[in-house]
Amino acid sequence: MTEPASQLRETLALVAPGTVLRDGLERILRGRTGAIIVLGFDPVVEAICSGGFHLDVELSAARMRELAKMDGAVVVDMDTNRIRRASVQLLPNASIQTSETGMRHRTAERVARQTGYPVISVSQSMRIISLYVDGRRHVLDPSEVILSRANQALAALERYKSRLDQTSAALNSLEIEDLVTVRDVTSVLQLMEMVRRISADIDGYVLQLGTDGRLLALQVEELTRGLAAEHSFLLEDYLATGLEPPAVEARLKWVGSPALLDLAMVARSMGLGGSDGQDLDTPVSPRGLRILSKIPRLPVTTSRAVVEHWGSLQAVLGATTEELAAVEGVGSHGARILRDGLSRLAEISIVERYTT
Ligand SMILES: Nc1ncnc2c1ncn2[C@@H]1O[C@H](COP(=O)(O)OP(=O)(O)OP(=O)(O)O)[C@@H](O)[C@H]1O
Repeated sequence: MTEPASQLRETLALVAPGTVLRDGLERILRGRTGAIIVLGFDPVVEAICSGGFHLDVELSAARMRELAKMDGAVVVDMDTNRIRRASVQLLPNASIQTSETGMRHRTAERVARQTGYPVISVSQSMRIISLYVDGRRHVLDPSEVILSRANQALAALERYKSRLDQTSAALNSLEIEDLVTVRDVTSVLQLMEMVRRISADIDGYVLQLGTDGRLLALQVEELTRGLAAEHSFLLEDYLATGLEPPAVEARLKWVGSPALLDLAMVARSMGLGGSDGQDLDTPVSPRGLRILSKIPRLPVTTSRAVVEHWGSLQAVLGATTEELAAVEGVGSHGARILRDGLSRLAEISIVERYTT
């Protein structure tokens, strides 16, 4: 699923479960009537409204339901949350292309295109709520349907996150022992990108679920906490000179899902593995930002100062506590946290090496 465009995202949030609009739409569906609701009010909208009556009342679910019982459209000013017209006939430019059938839906699509405002139609015969936004139609699925898709995505997210944790822990050990190859780095980056994509899909579901998606949002937040920072540290650790993390992140975003499975493709995006990214067994050494970020209570500014001073993780590992403390911005306290943290990471790496 691609990320919905921003106007669609905003409209999905406006009609998500838990909002007044959604409550009103659900009441209209339960009442087995239809509706056409324009979410915006300006001179362009006024010019295509004919008949009906003028109002200036606060938007409420009960009012929406009552007004939808009458023929014609309801116009809501979303800037002020007030209903401004009811029972109007909308007369959009008939030459605007529409792919819909049925007057209600043809009108809704044309009005959305002509005014630039989102328009909602509730089909009486098909009992479907559609949004016309940004030149597209989006059907609002019931929460149960979205939740079941979201739960499948969440299960996939958990699987990939657990693989990412294992691969990332393996990279820690390889970094400490200076045995990293391009393949090890790109495997972690590939999994991070997959996790990022699945969470973006779930974010889209969360948006559509409104209050029904709160638990889901918490689960995703928990699973992906700290990942964005780790992602940029990984890039900073290994990027070929001249490449900046945001440029690589943008490049990766455009790699299609099948191509993402190709490690050489991922390596190429980082400027690693030769010109075609195929030399996956080439040894590489990290600067050390990613692994130092795993040391509890060590501020990022300290790890940055150390990495900038020593240039590579191996050089940092070889430095004494006194030498570390002498680096500007580290001090004896920072140096102690750093040394203890590195020793612990080295121990874990040895344990992992001999137990797996
Ligand atoms: N131009 C319009 N402006 C305002 N309301 C309209 C307009 N066209 C249709 N409607 C509303 O839609 C109702 C149904 O119209 P129609 O049966 O032609 O549409 P439909 O697309 O088949 O609808 P449904 O899917 O709900 O059955 C009308 O009674 C009217 O309330």
